[in-house]
Amino acid sequence: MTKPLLSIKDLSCHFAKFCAVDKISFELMPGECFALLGASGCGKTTALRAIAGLETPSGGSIHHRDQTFFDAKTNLLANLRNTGFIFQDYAIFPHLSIQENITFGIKDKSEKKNILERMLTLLGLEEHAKKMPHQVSGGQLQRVAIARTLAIKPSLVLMDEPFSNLDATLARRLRNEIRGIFKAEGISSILVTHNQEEAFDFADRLAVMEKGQILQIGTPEELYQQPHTSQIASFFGHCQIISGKAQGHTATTSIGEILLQKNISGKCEILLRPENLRIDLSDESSSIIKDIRFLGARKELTIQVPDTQIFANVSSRTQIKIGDKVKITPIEACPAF
Ligand SMILES: Nc1ncnc2c1ncn2[C@@H]1O[C@H](COP(=O)(O)OP(=O)(O)OP(=O)(O)O)[C@@H](O)[C@H]1O
Repeated sequence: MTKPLLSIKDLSCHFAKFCAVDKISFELMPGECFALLGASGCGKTTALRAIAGLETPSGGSIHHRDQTFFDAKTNLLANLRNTGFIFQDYAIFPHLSIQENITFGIKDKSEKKNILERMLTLLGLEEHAKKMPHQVSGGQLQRVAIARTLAIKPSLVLMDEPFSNLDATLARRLRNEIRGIFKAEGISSILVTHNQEEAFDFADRLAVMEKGQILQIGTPEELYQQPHTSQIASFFGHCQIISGKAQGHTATTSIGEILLQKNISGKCEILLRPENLRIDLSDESSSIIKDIRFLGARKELTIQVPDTQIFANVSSRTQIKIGDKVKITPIEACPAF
């Protein structure tokens, strides 16, 4: 079995009495792209800084392969952790040229020329090598920051909101390029972000954080399809909840019987994702179309059901009009809490 590259166990960080990171645990596999996702202030940057050695944890442990980064007895210096860090503000030295920035951390001077050439090619920076930082764009500066990080051959790269200063199209392109490079080079990475789409796009697995704690870890698909709580569901896509009474794998609700992912009993909340709903015209139903938005490939319907309003998607070819009565049937079993 492959051993994890990084093992984090019960990691905590305090600022005086305030607990910013509260006993988080996760493992990172070699070559894995991982993300810490959560709202501002949930502790993701502090966790990342603790892994890098820039913040001293108050408890727990961090192991990197057979090396201890941190535990009750050890606190390895940041520069001995073979870890690259990419910040939101690039942290480029303004007085050094692009190529000097890229080669800054390379210890073996005989390797400098080869690594520089490789990095310039890998990140498409060949024509900018001799320029100064103020002579290139924000996207190019971020590439320089990435090249400088990769030049020291880290086994792990930590990134704190590295794309948030770039426009959406450039951010997506750079994100995909970086992911491609990490995968090709076998580099493990942790991306800190508050942007769900970014986390889904980049990460093989991600951890959802709130108030210093990890609420759930999983692949993007697992977190979207099988969130453990309605709070986690609300991080991802459209989250609409109806109440029901469950018995086993079925719940009775205002729109009829609904199949549930898990076996529960009693009062429950059921998550209905718009794309998981089949909509059929039905005169006997008490669910009524209130609004229709044409969005090209699909139409988004607003449906009034007895206890709330629900959004559902249908193909834009579906013939349907405001006031129609419809039956709503989940296509697959629904998460319930
Ligand atoms: N040096 C510090 N001293 C005191 N409190 C701090 C310090 N650094 C962070 N905090 C607090 O710890 C909590 C977590 O901060 P952190 O920066 O890790 O959150 P975050 O999830 O990365 O947020 P953001 O996305 O806004 O950067 C916040 O409440 C913050 O105010």
